[in-house]
Formats: sequence, structure tokens, C-alpha cells
Amino acid sequence: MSDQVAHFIGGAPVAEGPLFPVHDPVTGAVVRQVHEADRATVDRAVRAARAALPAWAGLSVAERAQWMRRLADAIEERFEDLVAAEIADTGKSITQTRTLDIPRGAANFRSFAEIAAQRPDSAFHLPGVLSYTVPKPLGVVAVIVPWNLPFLLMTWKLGPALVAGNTVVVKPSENTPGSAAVLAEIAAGIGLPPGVLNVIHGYGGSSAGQFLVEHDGVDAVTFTGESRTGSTIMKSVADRVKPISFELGGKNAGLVFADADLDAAVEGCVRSVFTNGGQVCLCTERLYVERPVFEDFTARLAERARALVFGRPQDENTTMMPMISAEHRDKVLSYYDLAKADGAKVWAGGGVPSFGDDRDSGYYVEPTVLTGLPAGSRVNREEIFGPVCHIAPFDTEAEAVALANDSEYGLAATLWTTGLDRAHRVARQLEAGLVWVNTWYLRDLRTPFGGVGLSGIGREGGVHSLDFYSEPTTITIKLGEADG
Ligand SMILES: NC(=O)C1=CN([C@@H]2O[C@H](COP(=O)(O)OP(=O)(O)OC[C@H]3O[C@@H](n4cnc5c(N)ncnc54)[C@H](O)[C@@H]3O)[C@@H](O)[C@H]2O)C=CC1
Ligand SMILES: O=C(O)/C=C/C=C(\O)C(=O)O
Repeated sequence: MSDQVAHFIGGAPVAEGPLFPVHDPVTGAVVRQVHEADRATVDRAVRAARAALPAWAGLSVAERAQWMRRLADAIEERFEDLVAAEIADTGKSITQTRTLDIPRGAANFRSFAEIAAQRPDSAFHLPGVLSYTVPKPLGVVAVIVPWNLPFLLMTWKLGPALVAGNTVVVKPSENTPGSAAVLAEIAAGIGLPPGVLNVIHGYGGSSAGQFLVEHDGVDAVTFTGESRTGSTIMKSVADRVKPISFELGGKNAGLVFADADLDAAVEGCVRSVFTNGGQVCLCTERLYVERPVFEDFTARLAERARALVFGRPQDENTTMMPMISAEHRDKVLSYYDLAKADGAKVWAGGGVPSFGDDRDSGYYVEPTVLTGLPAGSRVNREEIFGPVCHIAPFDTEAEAVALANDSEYGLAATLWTTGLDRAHRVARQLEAGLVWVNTWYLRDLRTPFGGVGLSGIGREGGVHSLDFYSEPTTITIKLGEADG
């Protein structure tokens, strides 16, 4: 990939539109310049996707699944290029990028190839009547994705959308165009039919993102990002009643009971609070700990937070990454300030680290552990999307459930207990699309994934993704002497 990133339309690079810079979050330096799509470029991409649709939709599922496997293989061949592109844009650690972000990209294509190929046909029989369902693609799908897990989240939508016979126009985040640009090269390299996968770059509102979702040639929108953006996109597509699938924000709770394996709970919460700098919609920002272990747990989590390693991304021991942008760093720091102003006790962090080198111009914040805030504090109610959690004590199971459910969001919850009965009982009462017990972010790509409330609409994952990316036509045939 060159330092200037072009769009990928109809199987070829298209370098049109003004250039905008992408910054390395580690140092703030400009890493690349990217072309911004205007309405004309967006139109060109949507037309390319539309032109490719009949032939792509006309392939059998087995043929499209074979293309998905080829994409997965080619991702593995370009593995280190993708790792480098992702690190340059996000400042992620090489260890995480090599073990999570890029392998999941290949797995997203491979899994949906298998899931689609094995999907049973549905046929229903009444006496003298046969009804069966033919899944058809939605058409041209707009894929709008954020910067926190750029390759993972983009491919999570592309795998099922493409294998279901849709053609797509992807708009990666303006902060992280790199891995999408490499994927475009990969698609061209394996000879994926031109127009099946198109990538346009640019900003969201009043730019490429908005122009894409509003385009009359776009049949459906799948989006991951902030809840407010989801609401804006919903309004943009309301007149055309376009199908939408939204994975939005979270303000996820973790419950630690006194009977938990405390070592495992502390380590699990280190992961659930601080992974990816806390910039995952699944991260825990509210922890509730049963009073007998509250002080001990909090002290241990704070100690682990202070021990996280702010190395360079390329250092395999690095465990803490920067925020994506100066703007996002300032947003996270504004919550640290608010917490202090509201009287929080700061057990760890609360500010910015100092390095004495070029990372001082980067977008780092300290991993932070807070206690002492009321449930109504904005710090406890709004998605911060940084390496921070607030911990509060609870006395009864019922209180723990009520505290966890006291949120407009409902994406993921985490539960730490050795009580099997309690695990089942509490998990069912939590108002969240995903509940993890004694673990966090353990994924089976066949399971439904998504949230309730401000956390989204619909579920993706396994056949749930295929259901969203297809439109079923039910065909009913009178075979003989049936009535009607
Ligand atoms: N999954 C999550 O929970 C995420 C939450 N966030 C939160 O959102 C805040 C803002 O981050 P952003 O990157 O601005 O997130 P965002 O939700 O605004 O952006 C996500 C994607 O949507 C696009 N977009 C934005 N406005 C659009 C519009 N009107 N029409 C079509 N596309 C549009 C963006 O260009 C980007 O590709 C962050 O500070 C963070 O707190 C950000 C990313 C993911
Ligand atoms: O699909 C996954 O494994 C992760 C999903 C994470 C998000 O949707 C997010 O952070 O926005």
C-alpha cells in the first residue's frame, strides 16, 4: 500500500477527491494521506456494486463460499502487511494484532463460507402443499465501520454479506483506512469479480459515510459505531425504509461475587476493562463487587492497571495502546476530570503518562480505576470508550442485578462466580445481548451477537447474519388436491 490511499471501485484504484491525513496515535505524526469521496465518487462505487450484482448473486452459494475461502487464504498470505497497516493506524500492540484482529478477519470469511454452505433449505409440507423459501440477496449493502477493530469489524460484515450474494460498498473509519486498502489489493489480487467489493474513504457526516447511506442505489445499511451515529443513520434511511443492522455502544457491567475465583476475576477484568485501550464496545466500564471482597478486588485491579506496559506497538510485551485520536483522548480525559470533580477516589491512573520521547505527542491516557461515584454520575452512565472503570460495592444478588441493569445500554455483561445456580439465575436476569460467565470476549462466530436498548438493533453472527443479509421469498405450490 502506498502512502496515498485511493478508493477501490469496480476492481481498480480510483484516486479522486481531496486528500486528508491519518495520524499515528503513538506519536501524532501523519502516516498517510487518503482521498475523500464526494457524492460523485460514492455514486461511482454504488453503480459498480450494482453492475456486479446480477452475476455475483447468480453464483451458487458453494461458488461464493469458495471465493470467501480464497479471500481468507489471501489474507493469511498478506498477514504481516495487514498487521503493519492496522498498527500504523491504531497503535495497537503487535501481540494483539497478530492474535486477534487479523486472524479474526480470515476467520470471518472462512466461518461464513462454512455456515452458508451448511445452511439447511427450509421446506414445509401440508397435505398436497409444498412451501419452501429462497433466500435472495438484499442487493447493494453499505458497510460503515469504526476505528477500534477496523479489520475485524469490517470483515465480520463482509463475510456474510458477500456469501449471501450481495455486493458491497465499504466506508472504513477516516482514522483507520489502511487495512481496508490492503483488503482491496487482496481482492484484486485473487481476481474477485470487479464491483463485488468496493471501498470508499472519507469522513462520516456531510461526507462519504452520509452520502453512501443516503444513496438511492444502496439497499441496506450495516453499521458498527457510536449509538448517536446509529440514530443519525436511521433518520437518513427512514424515508426509503432501508433494512439496517446496528451494533452500537455499550456501558457494560461486570459483577464479581464473593464466591468468585478472585485471581481469575481480577485477570478477567484486566482484560475486559483495558483490552484495546478499553476501545471495544464489549469492554467493562462499570464493575460491581460484593462487599466482602470489594477492597481487596479494587486494590488488586488497580495494581494490575498500574503494571500495564506502555511500550511501542512493535514490542511484544506492550499491553497498553494509545487512544485513536487527540479528539478521543480529550474525550476520555474529560471523563477523568469529571470523575475527580464529582469526588471519585482514583485508585490508579487518572491522567496522561509521560515518556520523555516522541510518544508524548501521541494520544495516550493512563489506565484508570475509580470508586466512590453515585450511580447517576455521567461517568457511570455514558460510554467513555477508554481504559477506565468505576467500581461500586453491592450486598445482595438482587441489588447486583438491579445495578447492572440500570443503563440505557444493553450490550455485554460479565459475571464472576463459582456458584452454578447463581450463574444461570443471574445471567438470565441481565438485560444484555451477551453475558459471559467467568470469562470475557470468548466468541463463537455462530452465536447471535448484538445488544438491546442503545446498544443496537438486530443480531449478527452465524445464520443471524445470513438472515439479515438475505431477503426470503416464500414459494408455495399446490401439488394436488389441497384446498385453496
Ligand atoms: N462500537 C462502539 O461502541 C464505538 C463507539 N465509538 C464512540 O464514538 C465516539 C466517536 O467516534 P467516531 O469514530 O466518530 O464514531 P462514529 O460512530 O461516528 O463513526 C463510526 C463510523 O461511522 C461513520 N459515520 C459517522 N457519521 C456518519 C453518518 N452521519 N453517516 C454515515 N456514516 C457516518 C464514520 O465515518 C465511521 O466510519 C468515540 O469517541 C467513541 O466513544 C466509536 C467507535 C465504535
Ligand atoms: O465481533 C466481535 O468479536 C467484536 C465486536 C466488537 C464491536 O462491535 C465493537 O467494539 O464495536
